[in-house]
Order: sequence, then C-alpha cells, then structure tokens
Amino acid sequence: MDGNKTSSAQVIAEMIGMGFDYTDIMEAIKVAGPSIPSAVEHILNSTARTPKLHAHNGRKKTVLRKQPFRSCRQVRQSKIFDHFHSNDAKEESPQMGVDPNPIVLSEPFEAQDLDIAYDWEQRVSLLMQKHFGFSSLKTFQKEALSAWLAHKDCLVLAATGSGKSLCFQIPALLSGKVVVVISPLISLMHDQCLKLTRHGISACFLGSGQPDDTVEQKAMGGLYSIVYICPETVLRLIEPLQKLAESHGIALFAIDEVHCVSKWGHDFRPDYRRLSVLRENFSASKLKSLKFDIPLMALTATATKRVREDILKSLHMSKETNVVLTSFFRSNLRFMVKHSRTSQASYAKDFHELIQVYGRKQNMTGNEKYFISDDSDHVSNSSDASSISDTDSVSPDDNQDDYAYKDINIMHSGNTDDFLTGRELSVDFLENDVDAFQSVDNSDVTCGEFCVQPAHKEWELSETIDPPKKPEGRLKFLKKPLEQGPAIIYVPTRKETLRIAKYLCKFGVKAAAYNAGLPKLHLRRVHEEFHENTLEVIVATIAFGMGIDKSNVRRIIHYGWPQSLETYYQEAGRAGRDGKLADCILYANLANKPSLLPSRKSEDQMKQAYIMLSDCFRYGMNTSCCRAKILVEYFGEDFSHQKCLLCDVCIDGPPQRQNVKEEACILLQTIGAHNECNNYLDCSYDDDIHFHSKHRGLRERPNLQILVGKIRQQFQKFLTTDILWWRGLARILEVKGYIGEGDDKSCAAECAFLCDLISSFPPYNCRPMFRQNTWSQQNWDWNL
Ligand SMILES: Nc1ncnc2c1ncn2[C@@H]1O[C@H](COP(=O)(O)OP(=O)(O)OP(=O)(O)O)[C@@H](O)[C@H]1O
Ligand SMILES: [Mg+2]
Repeated sequence: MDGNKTSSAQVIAEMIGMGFDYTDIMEAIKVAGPSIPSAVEHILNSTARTPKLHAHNGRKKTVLRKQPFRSCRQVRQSKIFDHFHSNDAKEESPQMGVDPNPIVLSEPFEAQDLDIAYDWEQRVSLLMQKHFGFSSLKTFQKEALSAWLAHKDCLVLAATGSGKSLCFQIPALLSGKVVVVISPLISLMHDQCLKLTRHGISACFLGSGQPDDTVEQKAMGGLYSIVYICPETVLRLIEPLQKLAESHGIALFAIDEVHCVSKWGHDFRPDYRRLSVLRENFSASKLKSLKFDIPLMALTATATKRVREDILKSLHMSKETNVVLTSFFRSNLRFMVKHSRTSQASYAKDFHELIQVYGRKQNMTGNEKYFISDDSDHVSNSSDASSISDTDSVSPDDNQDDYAYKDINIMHSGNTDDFLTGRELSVDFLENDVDAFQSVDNSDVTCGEFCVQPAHKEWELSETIDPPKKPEGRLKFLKKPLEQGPAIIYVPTRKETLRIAKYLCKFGVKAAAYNAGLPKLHLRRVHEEFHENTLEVIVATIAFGMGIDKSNVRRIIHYGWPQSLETYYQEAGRAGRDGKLADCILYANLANKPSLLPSRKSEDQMKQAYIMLSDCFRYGMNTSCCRAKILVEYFGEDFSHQKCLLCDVCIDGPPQRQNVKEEACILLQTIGAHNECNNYLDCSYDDDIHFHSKHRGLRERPNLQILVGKIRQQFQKFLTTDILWWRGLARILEVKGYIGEGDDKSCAAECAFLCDLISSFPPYNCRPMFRQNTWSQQNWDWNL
C-alpha cells in the first residue's frame, strides 16, 4: 500500500477516535496535510473562528464527540440506521482489557438520511484501519454486514481463515450496542477476546471457564462491546440478556462454528440445537421495545448442504435469511495422502522430514523444558533414529515451580508421584482415551491471561499474501520452499499425542502434547507458547483446533484417519492463514478401512458417522482426482478450477489405466456365488467396517478378505495380488453402483441385475475413485 495513503488513513482513524467529524478531518488534511497536530490545530482554529453547522446533504448533522456511558439508554431499534448510533465508552475490563479510544462515529442517523448507505463502508474502513490495521472489507464480509444493516438473519459459509469473525465484530463497533457471540470452546473464546483486547475492543467471555464472577454482571450491564458465551450459558442467561437488549441494546447474536447445531455435522453439540431460544426470546413480538427481531448471524467453514438446511431450521432463522456463500477453496494448501501403518514402528520413516526441519539435537543444552523423555524406547528402526544415543536426549526440566512441565516429566519418567488424583499419570493411564466435543467443561482450557511475549526470532511474521490463481503463477508458487513456522500433528487418541510428542522431543524438536485429559495449566501453557512461536510442533487430538487463528502454521499432519472430511478440512484450515504455501498431509493406513472412535451417538448419528468415515476413506484412496476439488465439492461447491495444481494427485498425475474387466467380473461373480449359496439376494459385501457390532451377526455378507482369498485359490494368476488392489477395484464397482458395501446405505442391487451387468461390463480403469457425498451419480467422475 502507498505510504502516504496509509498515514492519511491512520490520521483519520486517530482523529475519529478523538471525536472529530469525518468531513472536518478530510478538510483539515487537505489544508494542513496528513499530520495529526496540524489537522487538529486547523479544525480547532477554524471552529474558534467560525462556529459552523456540519451540513450534510442539506441536513443538520451533530458534531462528533465522545459520549458518557449511559447505562439505561432507551433501546432504539426502529430504523435500519439506528445501527449507527454512537458507541458508548466501555468501562475498563479487568479481565479482557478495554477499548482505550472508543470511536464515536456520529449521532444516530435520521431514517430519511439516505446517505447512510453511501458511506457505511467508508466508516467500516476507518474502524478497521484503526483497530485491525487493514481497511478493505472482503466481498462476503460486505454481504454479511449488509444483511445485518437490513435487520436480516444471515448464514455465512466461508473458508477457514477467510475472516468470518470480522462480520460480527464490526457491528459492535458501528452500532455501540453489544454483540453476543455464541462459541463452542472456551479456548476459542479466550483466543478471540485476547485478540480483540489487543486491538482496543472491549470483550469478555462467559461460561464455566470464566474465573471472575463479576464479569457476567458487567457484561449484562453492557460494559463490553463483544460478549462471548458458550451455548449452555446462553440458555441460563436469557432473562439478563433480554434486559440488556431493552436497556443497552443487542446489535446481533452471532453463532460461530454453527455446524455444531447439526447432528449431520462433525461436531454436534446438543446445546447448540437449543439456540432456537434466541429467535423466540429476542423477537419484536416478545420484547415490545424492539421493532425488529435481533438478527442472527450464523457462521461456519464446514457445512454440507444438508447441514446448512438443518442449521436454518434448527435455529428458526427467518425465511429471508441471506445465505452468504464463498468458495471453500484454500488455494495455498498443498494436500497430500501418504500410506502409513501409523504405528510406533512408522514414526522414524514418517517423521524423518519433520525432524530434519525442526530437530536440533546438536544444539540441545539439557536445560530445555519440552516434553522430553529420559527413557530410550522405539528409536531403533531407522538410520536416523539409530544414530541417536541416550545422551542425545535432554533431561527433564527440574524446575519444580513449573507445574505443567513437571506433570509431563512425571508422565514420561514413570515417577509414581501423582500430582492430581493419587493415581500414576502415565501414558497407560490415558490409553485409548479419545477426545470428543462433549461439553465445554470437560474438553476445554480454563482461562487465564496470556502475556504478550516477543515472537520466535526466526519466525517473525510478515504480511499476509494472496496466493496466485493462474497456472504459471501457481507452478512457481509450488516450487518455493515452505517458509518457517510451526506444525500441528492431529492424532486420534490422547495416548498418541504423548507418544509422538515424546518421540519428537528426543530429536530436539520443541514439541508438546495437547489433549483434553491433560492438566489445564499445561494446555494453557501450550496454547500460549504456540501463539508466541516458542513451540514448533503440537501433537493434538481434536481438542485443539476449531477457530484457532495463527497465521504462520506451515504444516498440518493428520496421523491416522480423521472421522470426517469436515473435521479434516476444519483442522487442515489451521494451515497457511497468511496465504503462503502450507502442507496438509494425511498419513493413513490405506490397507485398512478406518474405524469409528467410541462416542455416545444415537443409531441415526452412527449411520451418518459411518458415511462420513467412508467418505474420508475414499478421499484417502483417491488417486485420480485433485484433492482440493474433492474437498470443496464435498461441501457442495462447484470447483471451477478443476485442479489445484498443488496436491499430490495434481503433481504426480493419476496412475496408468488398466483394463480390469476380467478382474471385475471375477469379483462380481464371486460375490454373487457367495450370496447365492447363502440365499442372499443382493450383491453387497463387507469390508471389515461396522458402525454397530450387533449388525455383524445379522449379516452373511462375504467379507472382502474372504472373497479375495477365494479368488486367489481359484485363479493362480491372482495368487500374489494385494488386498489393497482388490479394495480399489471394489471401490470402483461400488461407485458405479454394481455392488454395495455391507452397511445400511442401501446401495445393494439384486442378483438378476448383477448377471446382466456382468455380461455388459465395460473395460473400466483401475483407479480407486472417490464418491461424492451427494450420492448423485451425475456428480461422479467416471474417469473412463
Ligand atoms: N478484510 C480483511 N482484510 C485482511 N485481513 C483480514 C480481513 N478480515 C479478516 N482478516 C484476517 O483474517 C484472519 C482470519 O480471520 P478469522 O479468524 O476471522 O477467520 P475465520 O474465517 O473465522 O476462520 P475459521 O473458520 O478457521 O474460524 C485474521 O487474522 C484476520 O485479521
Ligand atoms: Mg472463526
């Protein structure tokens, strides 16, 4: 950006903060130049000389000034322009800071002042410049704000890292009323409050993680511009919120991560479903002083069409809801899938590169306090690993005051002292524990203050960039080495977070485990050090992720199958938020279908979970279609780019075509023969994946492994064929509707149909293919 322009914008923003009128500022800058003292002097002098009315379009307009806090203001919601009444100074917040220079934009506009539409964007631009250091809204942000200005509900669907938060933060700044944000994780609320505070906007969060009892009362008195609340707490605070709406005014209810509303989504949270209370209790018909319902703004980066419909219905959003839909495509993310058994034996091979990037065994001093074990297991099966002796490890930090680190050292050293429960806190103690979003209380971090520390010297943050879109530019982009920045490794179980963190620390990587079972103090510390760029690698369960906004994350590694593509894309979305190239690598055992992690789900939800898991498997098995295309089309987007030119499939190209007619016919016949023997009139099969164990007994469908065994016995030439190859073929046949996997998806065809098909079977390619979640045949890539 042009330096002069920037400084002018800064002068304007500062002066608006001081209470000057925009027109006066512009005039003063024109005469006295973009300097605050000169411009201020100019205005003050000219005002002293000629007191004037601030004419605007022929109508009288009041001079801007800071206004005192009015606790019991009459709610004024009668006109669209009322969103623009003055912003009250907020009292200093001991919890989350204060807006030191509240912007006072102007007195409320008259309804007939049509010029409002003309300059609201300019006002927003100034506010953004002042608070965030950037000045232009993205198109989708403009659309969302326009909906709010029109008192309309709005559903915002935009990619991870695209800037959804701004859509609900700006209304608080513009209107001076409170914006209530419903958010699923305390850690996320804490993160956002911290950021807002740093940007001079008062904010607080309410819920089980709020240690200060007085904050709730202050929030209900309108003291904070933005109030983050977990859904459980909203339900408890309906009455105080109604009072707040009638006194100070509530500009908007924003429901962040709104996919949590839907049981067809990936993070269903039952309390989100009860948020329809917002529409019922904050409507004009319920609160007489309101002329319009308080608008709802629902936001997410991961919602399929079905989830979107569910959101609109469950929250009782208005029929005129504006749906703001942007591309889900993240053009700087390089997606890759690598086959790995993801067991301890694979660590050396799989983390070799990571260790090369982050490891510093030569420089280790013995005083570093990361999660380092003093035992020396599982480093034997790689050349790299075997070169590391016990003395390469750093001894645990002895600082007894450092509670969190002491905890981890206890875990790794096998010390039987227990700091919490009297039981040994060992890796075994957390065995098979998986994290799920059950309630805010048990999967969150209690809050405390994060202190602002100097950033990691090597990782000084630079400007956010727009990744190139044209093929030539993208190819150049791809050739650049990854810049420096931290990595997050997602694993399915708590135990693995500890195991992998421990493994990496052995090689001098500054790594830490993060899962909901670990002490809160430790989790807070990890969070903090991650944001300060002190930690290089976080090994986490799903407890770490949603909404985390750190610009320079360079690698997201999923070590083991995610449970859904939504979760996968959400977590991958933590990478490259600065627009620079970032890697999203999935290491998964392609030879085995993934299994569902234990959770408390209804039968219906289990079926859905099973379908989502199968979609993940297909994503992993895919070798012919651009991975970014699969991901964005999964969310119902028509991927205009066709290819991202970055992912492994785009780079490596699809495998060679083969005519598999013979093998396909043999597989179909073998399934048919098996089912005929069992008097079973369909052509489905089982592939060792069940969403419910009780179904096993009811079925006599052939297992793919048994079928392949039969084929190998019968046909010498297939004796050495790999089960993975047959699985790929089975996927193709399934995609084309010839066979159905043994679950309740009702894809099965009848035997007679099967016989017809065998005789007319065309020579299909042997490329494992991905099936769209839409189940619509038209959307499938036939790839013939
Ligand atoms: N108009 C804008 N211009 C430049 N940067 C912006 C703009 N709007 C937002 N940003 C920046 O984009 C980053 C990501 O914003 P935010 O956390 O709101 O993303 P998000 O869409 O909520 O992502 P997620 O789905 O992961 O929660 C922030 O650091 C923010 O400052
Ligand atoms: Mg967000």
